[in-house]
Amino acid sequence: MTEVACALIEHNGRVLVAQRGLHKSEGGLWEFPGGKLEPGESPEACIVREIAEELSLQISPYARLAPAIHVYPGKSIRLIPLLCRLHGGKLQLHEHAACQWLLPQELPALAWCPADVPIVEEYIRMRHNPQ
Ligand SMILES: Nc1nc2c([nH]c(=O)n2[C@H]2C[C@H](O)[C@@H](COP(=O)(O)OP(=O)(O)OP(=O)(O)O)O2)c(=O)[nH]1
Repeated sequence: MTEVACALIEHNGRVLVAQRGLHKSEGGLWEFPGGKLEPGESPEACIVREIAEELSLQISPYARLAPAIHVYPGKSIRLIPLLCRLHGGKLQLHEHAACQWLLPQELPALAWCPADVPIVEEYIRMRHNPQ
């Protein structure tokens, strides 16, 4: 099982979503940006590294949502979502085809990577029923 961390980066009530590069696996589908954990790496360390590499943003993860396990043809992933605060940087796309800042209620309209669907649902529930 491949462990993947993904970031739900919030800013001004919106969350950052990114479109996978067209020639990658799940190309053209939308995701929460992130990537695979390196051996011995925590999800928190992984997501800080990946978001700096892919988007030139500085973030700090502060909570985890429920991981989603998904079986793709030929591979299984465990996708670990992390709620993150944005600290700085100037957004640049080094790997993605596009990105946008969306309100929670705008998320369901996107063509998501299948593994993300339960995460989107949990996030919308959480933001509609804040603690
Ligand atoms: N970063 C990220 N990856 C996701 C999400 N949802 C989802 O199914 N994935 C999948 C796509 C990839 O198979 C894997 C993450 O791989 P990656 O982005 O680090 O690297 P990659 O495209 O080079 O991986 P590969 O599948 O081509 O081997 O997890 C998501 O929300 N964020």
